[in-house]
Amino acid sequence: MIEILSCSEMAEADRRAPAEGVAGEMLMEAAGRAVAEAALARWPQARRVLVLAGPGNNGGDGYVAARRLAESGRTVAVAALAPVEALRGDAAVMAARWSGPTLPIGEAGPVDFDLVVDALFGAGLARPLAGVAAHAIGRAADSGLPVLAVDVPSGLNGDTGAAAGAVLPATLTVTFVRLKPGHLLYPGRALCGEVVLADIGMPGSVVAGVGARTFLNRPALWRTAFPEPNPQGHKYDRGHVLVWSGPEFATGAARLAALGAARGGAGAVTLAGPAAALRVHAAHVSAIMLRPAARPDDLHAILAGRRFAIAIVGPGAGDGVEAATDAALAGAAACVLDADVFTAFADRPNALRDRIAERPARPVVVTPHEGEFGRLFGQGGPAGSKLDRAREAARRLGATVVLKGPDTVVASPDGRAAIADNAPPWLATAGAGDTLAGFCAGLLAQGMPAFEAATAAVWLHGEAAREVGPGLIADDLPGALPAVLRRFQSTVAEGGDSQP
Ligand SMILES: NC(=O)C1=CN([C@@H]2O[C@H](COP(=O)(O)OP(=O)(O)OC[C@H]3O[C@@H](n4cnc5c(N)ncnc54)[C@H](O)[C@@H]3O)[C@@H](O)[C@H]2O)[C@@H](O)CC1
Ligand SMILES: [K+]
Repeated sequence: MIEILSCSEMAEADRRAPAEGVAGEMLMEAAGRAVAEAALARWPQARRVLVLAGPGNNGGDGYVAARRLAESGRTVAVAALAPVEALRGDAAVMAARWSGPTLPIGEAGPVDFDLVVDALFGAGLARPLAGVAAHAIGRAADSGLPVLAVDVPSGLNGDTGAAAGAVLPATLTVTFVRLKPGHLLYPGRALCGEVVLADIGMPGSVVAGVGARTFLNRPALWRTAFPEPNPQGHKYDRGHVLVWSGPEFATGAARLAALGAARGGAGAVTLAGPAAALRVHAAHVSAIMLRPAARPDDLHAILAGRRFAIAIVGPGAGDGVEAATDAALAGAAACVLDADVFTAFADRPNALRDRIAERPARPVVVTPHEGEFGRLFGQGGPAGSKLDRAREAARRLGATVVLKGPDTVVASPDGRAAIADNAPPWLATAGAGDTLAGFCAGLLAQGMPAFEAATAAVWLHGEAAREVGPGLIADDLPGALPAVLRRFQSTVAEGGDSQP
Protein backbone atom coordinates (compact mmCIF):
# COMPACT_ATOMS: atom_id res chain seq x y z
CA MET A 1 0.00 0.00 0.00
CA ILE A 2 2.81 2.41 -0.65
CA GLU A 3 1.37 4.29 -3.61
CA ILE A 4 -0.07 7.67 -2.72
CA LEU A 5 -2.90 8.72 -5.01
CA SER A 6 -3.74 12.27 -5.97
CA CYS A 7 -7.45 13.10 -5.89
CA SER A 8 -7.63 12.85 -9.69
CA GLU A 9 -5.83 9.50 -9.67
CA MET A 10 -8.31 8.30 -7.05
CA ALA A 11 -11.20 9.45 -9.23
CA GLU A 12 -9.57 7.69 -12.19
CA ALA A 13 -9.45 4.45 -10.16
CA ASP A 14 -13.12 5.01 -9.38
CA ARG A 15 -13.94 5.31 -13.07
CA ARG A 16 -12.00 2.15 -13.92
CA ALA A 17 -13.37 -0.01 -11.10
CA PRO A 18 -16.71 -1.02 -12.72
CA ALA A 19 -14.85 -2.57 -15.65
CA GLU A 20 -13.19 -4.88 -13.11
CA GLY A 21 -16.53 -5.81 -11.61
CA VAL A 22 -16.56 -3.35 -8.72
CA ALA A 23 -19.46 -0.93 -8.94
CA GLY A 24 -19.31 2.55 -7.39
CA GLU A 25 -22.18 1.63 -5.10
CA MET A 26 -20.16 -1.26 -3.66
CA LEU A 27 -17.24 1.06 -2.97
CA MET A 28 -19.47 3.62 -1.31
CA GLU A 29 -21.17 0.97 0.82
CA ALA A 30 -17.77 -0.31 1.94
CA ALA A 31 -16.49 3.21 2.60
CA GLY A 32 -19.47 4.15 4.76
CA ARG A 33 -19.24 0.85 6.62
CA ALA A 34 -15.53 1.45 7.31
CA VAL A 35 -16.37 4.88 8.71
CA ALA A 36 -19.04 3.45 11.00
CA GLU A 37 -16.73 0.67 12.17
CA ALA A 38 -13.95 3.13 12.92
CA ALA A 39 -16.37 5.32 14.88
CA LEU A 40 -17.60 2.38 16.95
CA ALA A 41 -14.09 1.12 17.60
CA ARG A 42 -12.68 4.48 18.58
CA TRP A 43 -15.69 5.91 20.46
CA PRO A 44 -17.63 2.93 21.83
CA GLN A 45 -19.27 5.20 24.41
CA ALA A 46 -20.59 7.71 21.87
CA ARG A 47 -24.39 7.21 21.79
CA ARG A 48 -25.44 10.20 19.68
CA VAL A 49 -23.80 10.90 16.37
CA LEU A 50 -24.27 13.89 14.07
CA VAL A 51 -23.33 13.24 10.43
CA LEU A 52 -22.63 16.34 8.35
CA ALA A 53 -23.42 15.31 4.77
CA GLY A 54 -22.27 17.25 1.71
CA PRO A 55 -23.62 17.39 -1.86
CA GLY A 56 -21.29 14.80 -3.46
CA ASN A 57 -19.99 11.30 -2.90
CA ASN A 58 -18.34 12.27 0.38
CA GLY A 59 -21.87 12.99 1.59
CA GLY A 60 -22.91 9.63 0.12
CA ASP A 61 -20.37 7.91 2.37
CA GLY A 62 -21.88 9.88 5.24
CA TYR A 63 -25.39 8.55 4.54
CA VAL A 64 -24.05 4.98 4.56
CA ALA A 65 -22.20 5.59 7.83
CA ALA A 66 -25.36 7.09 9.33
CA ARG A 67 -27.37 3.98 8.41
CA ARG A 68 -24.72 1.62 9.77
CA LEU A 69 -24.35 3.54 13.02
CA ALA A 70 -28.12 3.60 13.51
CA GLU A 71 -28.25 -0.16 12.85
CA SER A 72 -25.72 -0.63 15.63
CA GLY A 73 -28.00 1.18 18.07
CA ARG A 74 -26.64 4.71 17.96
CA THR A 75 -28.90 7.73 17.80
CA VAL A 76 -28.00 9.37 14.52
CA ALA A 77 -29.05 12.55 12.74
CA VAL A 78 -27.90 13.76 9.36
CA ALA A 79 -27.31 17.48 8.86
CA ALA A 80 -27.49 17.90 5.10
CA LEU A 81 -25.87 20.69 3.15
CA ALA A 82 -27.93 19.91 0.04
CA PRO A 83 -31.54 18.72 -0.16
CA VAL A 84 -31.74 14.98 -0.82
CA GLU A 85 -33.40 15.66 -4.22
CA ALA A 86 -30.28 17.51 -5.33
CA LEU A 87 -27.99 14.51 -4.85
CA ARG A 88 -26.87 12.50 -7.88
CA GLY A 89 -25.63 8.99 -8.63
CA ASP A 90 -24.47 6.73 -5.82
CA ALA A 91 -24.90 9.47 -3.23
CA ALA A 92 -28.59 9.79 -4.16
CA VAL A 93 -28.98 6.02 -3.82
CA MET A 94 -27.43 6.03 -0.36
CA ALA A 95 -29.45 9.03 0.80
CA ALA A 96 -32.62 7.20 -0.28
CA ARG A 97 -31.58 4.22 1.87
CA TRP A 98 -31.31 6.47 4.92
CA SER A 99 -34.61 6.64 6.75
CA GLY A 100 -33.54 8.43 9.93
CA PRO A 101 -33.82 12.14 10.74
CA THR A 102 -32.34 14.60 8.26
CA LEU A 103 -32.17 18.34 8.93
CA PRO A 104 -30.94 21.23 6.84
CA ILE A 105 -27.41 21.89 8.05
CA GLY A 106 -28.26 25.41 9.23
CA GLU A 107 -30.74 23.97 11.73
CA ALA A 108 -28.58 21.23 13.21
CA GLY A 109 -26.26 22.26 16.00
CA PRO A 110 -23.85 19.72 17.49
CA VAL A 111 -24.99 20.47 21.06
CA ASP A 112 -26.85 17.23 21.75
CA PHE A 113 -24.27 14.86 20.30
CA ASP A 114 -21.17 12.94 21.38
CA LEU A 115 -19.47 12.65 18.00
CA VAL A 116 -19.46 14.50 14.68
CA VAL A 117 -18.89 12.61 11.43
CA ASP A 118 -17.65 15.08 8.82
CA ALA A 119 -18.84 13.93 5.39
CA LEU A 120 -19.21 17.37 3.83
CA PHE A 121 -16.43 17.42 1.24
CA GLY A 122 -13.68 15.03 0.29
CA ALA A 123 -11.67 14.71 -2.86
CA GLY A 124 -14.10 16.89 -4.79
CA LEU A 125 -13.41 20.12 -2.92
CA ALA A 126 -13.21 22.69 -5.67
CA ARG A 127 -12.98 26.02 -3.87
CA PRO A 128 -12.60 27.40 -0.32
CA LEU A 129 -15.49 26.66 2.00
CA ALA A 130 -17.78 29.61 2.52
CA GLY A 131 -21.30 30.48 3.64
CA VAL A 132 -23.46 27.91 5.36
CA ALA A 133 -20.83 25.11 5.04
CA ALA A 134 -18.14 27.26 6.65
CA HIS A 135 -20.58 28.25 9.37
CA ALA A 136 -21.47 24.60 10.06
CA ILE A 137 -17.87 23.48 10.41
CA GLY A 138 -17.15 26.48 12.60
CA ARG A 139 -19.90 25.34 14.97
CA ALA A 140 -18.66 21.76 14.92
CA ALA A 141 -15.11 22.90 15.70
CA ASP A 142 -16.30 25.17 18.51
CA SER A 143 -18.35 22.36 20.07
CA GLY A 144 -15.19 20.59 21.23
CA LEU A 145 -16.72 17.24 20.19
CA PRO A 146 -14.49 14.62 18.60
CA VAL A 147 -14.64 14.73 14.80
CA LEU A 148 -14.28 11.76 12.47
CA ALA A 149 -13.46 13.03 8.97
CA VAL A 150 -14.55 10.96 6.00
CA ASP A 151 -11.66 10.73 3.51
CA VAL A 152 -10.20 14.16 4.38
CA PRO A 153 -11.20 16.90 6.81
CA SER A 154 -13.67 19.12 4.96
CA GLY A 155 -11.95 22.19 3.58
CA LEU A 156 -8.58 20.47 3.30
CA ASN A 157 -7.16 20.01 -0.17
CA GLY A 158 -6.32 16.32 -0.43
CA ASP A 159 -3.60 16.96 -3.00
CA THR A 160 -1.66 19.69 -1.25
CA GLY A 161 -2.31 19.36 2.48
CA ALA A 162 -3.30 23.03 2.50
CA ALA A 163 -6.62 24.67 3.27
CA ALA A 164 -7.48 27.81 1.32
CA GLY A 165 -10.41 28.59 3.60
CA ALA A 166 -12.17 27.17 6.63
CA VAL A 167 -11.36 23.57 7.55
CA LEU A 168 -12.72 21.23 10.22
CA PRO A 169 -9.82 19.65 12.12
CA ALA A 170 -10.38 15.96 12.76
CA THR A 171 -9.55 13.66 15.63
CA LEU A 172 -9.57 10.69 13.27
CA THR A 173 -9.67 10.54 9.48
CA VAL A 174 -10.84 7.42 7.68
CA THR A 175 -9.64 7.34 4.10
CA PHE A 176 -9.98 4.72 1.40
CA VAL A 177 -7.87 2.66 -0.98
CA ARG A 178 -4.62 4.65 -0.63
CA LEU A 179 -3.38 7.69 1.27
CA LYS A 180 -3.56 11.05 -0.50
CA PRO A 181 -0.74 13.64 -0.31
CA GLY A 182 -2.85 15.86 1.97
CA HIS A 183 -2.79 13.20 4.70
CA LEU A 184 1.00 13.44 4.84
CA LEU A 185 1.94 17.01 3.93
CA TYR A 186 1.62 19.65 6.63
CA PRO A 187 -0.58 21.32 7.72
CA GLY A 188 -2.88 18.57 6.41
CA ARG A 189 -1.22 15.85 8.44
CA ALA A 190 -1.96 17.69 11.68
CA LEU A 191 -5.53 18.52 10.61
CA CYS A 192 -6.28 14.83 9.90
CA GLY A 193 -5.48 13.62 13.40
CA GLU A 194 -4.99 9.88 13.39
CA VAL A 195 -5.40 8.41 9.89
CA VAL A 196 -7.00 5.03 9.21
CA LEU A 197 -6.65 3.58 5.73
CA ALA A 198 -9.59 1.35 4.91
CA ASP A 199 -9.65 -1.37 2.27
CA ILE A 200 -12.95 -0.95 0.45
CA GLY A 201 -12.42 -3.64 -2.14
CA MET A 202 -10.78 -1.58 -4.86
CA PRO A 203 -8.81 -4.14 -6.91
CA GLY A 204 -5.04 -3.70 -6.78
CA SER A 205 -4.98 -4.02 -10.56
CA VAL A 206 -7.15 -0.91 -10.86
CA VAL A 207 -4.81 1.06 -8.62
CA ALA A 208 -1.79 -0.22 -10.55
CA GLY A 209 -3.46 0.80 -13.80
CA VAL A 210 -3.60 4.41 -12.65
CA GLY A 211 0.22 4.47 -12.66
CA ALA A 212 0.80 6.57 -9.54
CA ARG A 213 4.28 8.10 -9.29
CA THR A 214 4.07 9.16 -5.64
CA PHE A 215 4.86 6.81 -2.79
CA LEU A 216 4.95 6.59 0.95
CA ASN A 217 8.61 6.45 2.00
CA ARG A 218 8.78 2.99 3.52
CA PRO A 219 11.34 0.20 3.07
CA ALA A 220 9.02 -1.47 0.56
CA LEU A 221 9.86 1.39 -1.80
CA TRP A 222 13.64 0.86 -1.84
CA ARG A 223 14.33 -2.44 -0.11
CA THR A 224 15.27 -4.35 -3.26
CA ALA A 225 17.88 -1.70 -4.12
CA PHE A 226 19.37 -1.68 -0.62
CA PRO A 227 23.04 -2.68 -0.78
CA GLU A 228 24.03 -6.06 0.58
CA PRO A 229 27.71 -6.20 1.48
CA ASN A 230 29.63 -8.83 -0.44
CA PRO A 231 31.08 -11.30 2.11
CA GLN A 232 34.34 -11.37 0.16
CA GLY A 233 34.31 -7.65 -0.52
CA HIS A 234 37.05 -5.11 -0.17
CA LYS A 235 36.46 -1.83 1.66
CA TYR A 236 36.68 0.07 -1.63
CA ASP A 237 33.90 -2.12 -3.05
CA ARG A 238 31.69 -0.20 -0.65
CA GLY A 239 32.81 3.11 -2.09
CA HIS A 240 34.82 6.01 -0.84
CA VAL A 241 33.13 9.20 0.32
CA LEU A 242 35.01 12.47 0.19
CA VAL A 243 33.68 15.35 2.30
CA TRP A 244 34.88 18.88 1.65
CA SER A 245 35.52 20.57 4.99
CA GLY A 246 35.34 24.29 5.52
CA PRO A 247 37.62 26.30 7.79
CA GLU A 248 39.02 25.64 11.27
CA PHE A 249 36.13 27.12 13.24
CA ALA A 250 33.32 25.51 11.23
CA THR A 251 34.23 21.85 11.11
CA GLY A 252 31.28 20.26 12.89
CA ALA A 253 28.91 20.03 9.93
CA ALA A 254 31.43 18.34 7.62
CA ARG A 255 32.36 15.92 10.40
CA LEU A 256 28.73 14.98 11.01
CA ALA A 257 28.35 14.34 7.27
CA ALA A 258 31.51 12.21 7.26
CA LEU A 259 30.36 10.16 10.24
CA GLY A 260 26.95 9.77 8.63
CA ALA A 261 28.58 8.46 5.44
CA ALA A 262 30.70 6.00 7.39
CA ARG A 263 27.71 4.69 9.37
CA GLY A 264 25.67 4.69 6.18
CA GLY A 265 27.97 1.99 4.88
CA ALA A 266 30.71 3.67 2.82
CA GLY A 267 33.85 1.55 2.85
CA ALA A 268 36.07 4.56 3.48
CA VAL A 269 35.49 8.24 4.22
CA THR A 270 37.93 11.11 3.82
CA LEU A 271 37.59 14.66 5.08
CA ALA A 272 39.49 17.03 2.82
CA GLY A 273 40.13 20.68 3.68
CA PRO A 274 42.58 23.21 5.03
CA ALA A 275 45.24 21.81 7.38
CA ALA A 276 44.02 23.88 10.33
CA ALA A 277 40.55 22.37 9.95
CA LEU A 278 41.95 18.86 9.69
CA ARG A 279 43.76 19.33 13.02
CA VAL A 280 40.39 19.99 14.62
CA HIS A 281 38.89 16.92 12.92
CA ALA A 282 41.85 14.84 14.07
CA ALA A 283 40.91 15.55 17.67
CA HIS A 284 37.50 13.93 17.07
CA VAL A 285 37.64 11.14 14.53
CA SER A 286 39.58 7.93 14.12
CA ALA A 287 38.01 5.88 11.34
CA ILE A 288 37.72 8.92 9.05
CA MET A 289 40.79 9.74 6.94
CA LEU A 290 42.11 13.28 6.63
CA ARG A 291 43.54 14.74 3.45
CA PRO A 292 44.93 18.29 3.29
CA ALA A 293 43.44 20.43 0.55
CA ALA A 294 44.49 24.04 0.97
CA ARG A 295 42.08 25.21 -1.73
CA PRO A 296 38.88 23.70 -3.08
CA ASP A 297 40.57 23.30 -6.47
CA ASP A 298 42.86 20.73 -4.85
CA LEU A 299 39.83 18.40 -4.81
CA HIS A 300 40.32 17.86 -8.55
CA ALA A 301 43.60 16.03 -7.97
CA ILE A 302 42.26 14.12 -4.95
CA LEU A 303 39.19 12.91 -6.82
CA ALA A 304 41.20 12.05 -9.94
CA GLY A 305 43.00 9.37 -7.97
CA ARG A 306 39.79 7.62 -6.87
CA ARG A 307 37.97 4.97 -8.84
CA PHE A 308 34.59 5.40 -7.24
CA ALA A 309 34.22 8.41 -5.01
CA ILE A 310 31.10 10.13 -3.79
CA ALA A 311 31.55 13.75 -2.82
CA ILE A 312 29.63 15.70 -0.21
CA VAL A 313 29.88 19.46 -0.54
CA GLY A 314 28.02 22.04 1.48
CA PRO A 315 27.94 21.20 5.19
CA GLY A 316 30.13 23.83 6.84
CA ALA A 317 31.78 24.50 3.48
CA GLY A 318 32.41 28.21 3.97
CA ASP A 319 34.13 30.24 1.23
CA GLY A 320 35.10 28.43 -1.90
CA VAL A 321 32.02 26.24 -1.91
CA GLU A 322 31.34 27.00 -5.56
CA ALA A 323 34.81 25.83 -6.60
CA ALA A 324 34.43 22.75 -4.39
CA THR A 325 31.07 22.04 -6.05
CA ASP A 326 32.67 22.32 -9.49
CA ALA A 327 35.45 19.93 -8.51
CA ALA A 328 32.98 17.46 -7.01
CA LEU A 329 30.68 17.51 -10.03
CA ALA A 330 33.65 17.10 -12.36
CA GLY A 331 35.44 14.31 -10.54
CA ALA A 332 33.09 12.31 -8.32
CA ALA A 333 30.94 9.38 -9.40
CA ALA A 334 28.02 10.94 -7.53
CA CYS A 335 27.52 14.06 -5.40
CA VAL A 336 25.44 15.14 -2.46
CA LEU A 337 25.05 18.92 -2.37
CA ASP A 338 23.74 20.59 0.77
CA ALA A 339 23.73 23.70 2.95
CA ASP A 340 26.25 26.34 1.78
CA VAL A 341 25.90 25.21 -1.84
CA PHE A 342 22.41 26.76 -1.86
CA THR A 343 23.81 30.05 -0.60
CA ALA A 344 26.59 30.01 -3.19
CA PHE A 345 24.07 29.40 -5.97
CA ALA A 346 21.34 31.62 -4.46
CA ASP A 347 19.02 32.91 -7.19
CA ARG A 348 21.14 31.05 -9.77
CA PRO A 349 19.51 27.62 -10.01
CA ASN A 350 20.28 27.55 -13.73
CA ALA A 351 24.01 27.89 -13.04
CA LEU A 352 23.78 24.82 -10.81
CA ARG A 353 21.63 23.01 -13.38
CA ASP A 354 24.19 23.70 -16.13
CA ARG A 355 27.01 22.30 -14.00
CA ILE A 356 25.00 19.19 -13.21
CA ALA A 357 24.06 18.79 -16.89
CA GLU A 358 27.71 18.58 -17.88
CA ARG A 359 27.86 15.12 -16.28
CA PRO A 360 24.43 13.69 -17.05
CA ALA A 361 25.20 10.08 -16.13
CA ARG A 362 26.42 10.89 -12.62
CA PRO A 363 23.74 11.10 -9.97
CA VAL A 364 23.43 14.27 -7.95
CA VAL A 365 21.31 14.57 -4.82
CA VAL A 366 20.52 18.02 -3.43
CA THR A 367 19.17 18.24 0.10
CA PRO A 368 17.71 21.69 0.88
CA HIS A 369 15.31 22.54 3.67
CA GLU A 370 12.55 25.01 2.81
CA GLY A 371 14.70 28.08 3.54
CA GLU A 372 17.55 26.85 1.37
CA PHE A 373 15.12 25.83 -1.36
CA GLY A 374 13.72 29.37 -1.40
CA ARG A 375 17.22 30.84 -1.43
CA LEU A 376 18.38 28.70 -4.35
CA PHE A 377 15.37 29.31 -6.58
CA GLY A 378 14.50 32.86 -5.50
CA GLN A 379 11.65 34.60 -7.35
CA GLY A 380 10.00 32.42 -9.97
CA GLY A 381 10.90 29.22 -8.15
CA PRO A 382 8.71 26.11 -8.30
CA ALA A 383 5.19 26.75 -7.00
CA GLY A 384 2.40 24.63 -5.53
CA SER A 385 2.45 22.00 -2.82
CA LYS A 386 5.66 20.73 -1.27
CA LEU A 387 5.29 17.67 -3.51
CA ASP A 388 4.81 19.79 -6.64
CA ARG A 389 7.75 22.02 -5.79
CA ALA A 390 10.16 19.16 -5.09
CA ARG A 391 9.14 17.45 -8.35
CA GLU A 392 9.51 20.59 -10.38
CA ALA A 393 12.89 21.35 -8.77
CA ALA A 394 14.14 17.85 -9.60
CA ARG A 395 13.04 18.32 -13.20
CA ARG A 396 14.67 21.75 -13.48
CA LEU A 397 17.96 20.76 -11.84
CA GLY A 398 18.26 17.28 -13.32
CA ALA A 399 18.99 16.08 -9.78
CA THR A 400 17.27 14.10 -7.07
CA VAL A 401 15.82 16.64 -4.66
CA VAL A 402 15.34 15.99 -0.95
CA LEU A 403 13.10 18.80 0.30
CA LYS A 404 13.53 18.41 4.03
CA GLY A 405 11.11 19.01 6.87
CA PRO A 406 8.69 17.05 9.06
CA ASP A 407 7.19 15.71 5.80
CA THR A 408 10.36 15.33 3.73
CA VAL A 409 9.71 14.86 0.03
CA VAL A 410 12.23 13.13 -2.22
CA ALA A 411 11.72 13.74 -5.94
CA SER A 412 13.54 12.25 -8.89
CA PRO A 413 13.99 13.95 -12.27
CA ASP A 414 12.15 10.92 -13.73
CA GLY A 415 8.94 12.03 -11.96
CA ARG A 416 8.88 9.64 -9.01
CA ALA A 417 8.42 11.18 -5.57
CA ALA A 418 8.08 9.92 -2.01
CA ILE A 419 6.78 11.48 1.20
CA ALA A 420 8.18 10.45 4.58
CA ASP A 421 6.07 10.25 7.70
CA ASN A 422 8.45 8.82 10.29
CA ALA A 423 10.49 11.84 11.41
CA PRO A 424 9.88 12.66 15.07
CA PRO A 425 9.74 16.36 16.04
CA TRP A 426 13.04 16.17 17.94
CA LEU A 427 14.84 15.52 14.66
CA ALA A 428 14.54 19.25 13.94
CA THR A 429 17.91 20.05 15.48
CA ALA A 430 21.16 21.65 14.31
CA GLY A 431 23.34 19.30 12.33
CA ALA A 432 20.66 16.70 11.61
CA GLY A 433 20.69 17.65 7.92
CA ASP A 434 24.46 17.19 7.69
CA THR A 435 24.08 13.65 8.99
CA LEU A 436 21.35 12.98 6.43
CA ALA A 437 23.67 14.10 3.61
CA GLY A 438 26.17 11.62 5.01
CA PHE A 439 23.70 8.72 5.18
CA CYS A 440 22.74 9.39 1.58
CA ALA A 441 26.36 9.47 0.41
CA GLY A 442 27.09 6.26 2.31
CA LEU A 443 24.33 4.49 0.37
CA LEU A 444 25.33 6.03 -2.98
CA ALA A 445 28.88 4.86 -2.31
CA GLN A 446 27.59 1.29 -2.24
CA GLY A 447 26.03 1.73 -5.64
CA MET A 448 22.43 2.39 -4.64
CA PRO A 449 20.63 4.49 -7.29
CA ALA A 450 20.01 8.13 -6.34
CA PHE A 451 16.24 8.09 -5.70
CA GLU A 452 16.46 4.88 -3.69
CA ALA A 453 19.53 6.08 -1.76
CA ALA A 454 17.88 9.38 -0.92
CA THR A 455 14.57 7.83 0.17
CA ALA A 456 16.35 5.14 2.21
CA ALA A 457 18.57 7.75 3.86
CA VAL A 458 15.54 9.85 4.81
CA TRP A 459 13.73 6.87 6.30
CA LEU A 460 16.79 5.61 8.20
CA HIS A 461 17.40 9.14 9.49
CA GLY A 462 13.87 9.30 10.91
CA GLU A 463 14.23 5.84 12.45
CA ALA A 464 17.61 6.74 13.97
CA ALA A 465 16.00 9.79 15.57
CA ARG A 466 13.23 7.60 16.99
CA GLU A 467 15.86 5.21 18.27
CA VAL A 468 17.52 8.01 20.26
CA GLY A 469 14.30 9.67 21.39
CA PRO A 470 13.71 13.16 22.82
CA GLY A 471 16.87 14.95 23.83
CA LEU A 472 18.57 13.94 20.60
CA ILE A 473 21.45 15.99 19.25
CA ALA A 474 22.79 15.44 15.76
CA ASP A 475 25.95 13.82 17.13
CA ASP A 476 23.76 10.91 18.31
CA LEU A 477 22.39 10.05 14.86
CA PRO A 478 25.34 8.22 13.28
CA GLY A 479 25.72 6.05 16.37
CA ALA A 480 22.01 5.21 16.38
CA LEU A 481 22.08 3.85 12.84
CA PRO A 482 23.49 0.35 13.54
CA ALA A 483 20.49 -0.58 15.72
CA VAL A 484 18.11 0.64 13.03
CA LEU A 485 19.98 -1.24 10.31
CA ARG A 486 20.02 -4.40 12.39
CA ARG A 487 16.24 -4.24 12.79
CA PHE A 488 15.76 -3.40 9.14
CA GLN A 489 18.00 -6.27 8.00
CA SER A 490 16.18 -8.76 10.21
CA THR A 491 12.78 -7.74 8.83
CA VAL A 492 14.19 -8.03 5.31
CA ALA A 493 15.43 -11.52 6.16
CA GLU A 494 11.91 -12.37 7.32
CA GLY A 495 10.50 -10.88 4.12
CA GLY A 496 8.48 -8.29 6.02
CA ASP A 497 8.49 -4.57 6.43
CA SER A 498 9.34 -2.85 9.68
CA GLN A 499 6.32 -0.64 9.21
CA PRO A 500 3.03 -1.35 7.39
N1 LIG B 1 -12.76 7.40 -5.15
C1 LIG B 1 -13.32 6.34 -4.62
O1 LIG B 1 -12.96 5.25 -4.91
C2 LIG B 1 -14.41 6.53 -3.66
C3 LIG B 1 -14.80 7.80 -3.27
N2 LIG B 1 -15.67 7.98 -2.29
C4 LIG B 1 -15.98 9.29 -1.78
O2 LIG B 1 -16.18 10.22 -2.80
C5 LIG B 1 -15.56 11.44 -2.43
C6 LIG B 1 -15.37 12.28 -3.62
O3 LIG B 1 -16.64 12.55 -4.11
P1 LIG B 1 -16.96 13.75 -5.07
O4 LIG B 1 -16.05 13.74 -6.19
O5 LIG B 1 -18.41 13.70 -5.34
O6 LIG B 1 -16.57 15.01 -4.23
P2 LIG B 1 -17.10 15.63 -2.85
O7 LIG B 1 -18.16 14.79 -2.24
O8 LIG B 1 -15.89 15.92 -2.05
O9 LIG B 1 -17.71 17.04 -3.26
C7 LIG B 1 -18.15 17.30 -4.54
C8 LIG B 1 -19.32 18.27 -4.56
O10 LIG B 1 -19.08 19.40 -3.78
C9 LIG B 1 -19.18 20.58 -4.56
N3 LIG B 1 -18.19 21.50 -4.02
C10 LIG B 1 -16.84 21.42 -4.10
N4 LIG B 1 -16.26 22.37 -3.38
C11 LIG B 1 -17.26 23.07 -2.81
C12 LIG B 1 -17.27 24.19 -1.92
N5 LIG B 1 -16.17 24.77 -1.49
N6 LIG B 1 -18.46 24.66 -1.52
C13 LIG B 1 -19.61 24.10 -1.94
N7 LIG B 1 -19.64 23.03 -2.78
C14 LIG B 1 -18.48 22.52 -3.20
C15 LIG B 1 -18.95 20.12 -5.96
O11 LIG B 1 -19.53 20.98 -6.89
C16 LIG B 1 -19.61 18.74 -5.94
O12 LIG B 1 -20.98 18.84 -6.05
C17 LIG B 1 -14.33 11.00 -1.70
O13 LIG B 1 -13.77 12.00 -0.92
C18 LIG B 1 -14.86 9.82 -0.91
O14 LIG B 1 -15.38 10.27 0.30
C19 LIG B 1 -16.33 6.86 -1.64
O15 LIG B 1 -17.69 6.88 -1.96
C20 LIG B 1 -15.74 5.53 -1.90
C21 LIG B 1 -15.10 5.33 -3.19
K1 LIG C 1 -14.87 15.11 4.80
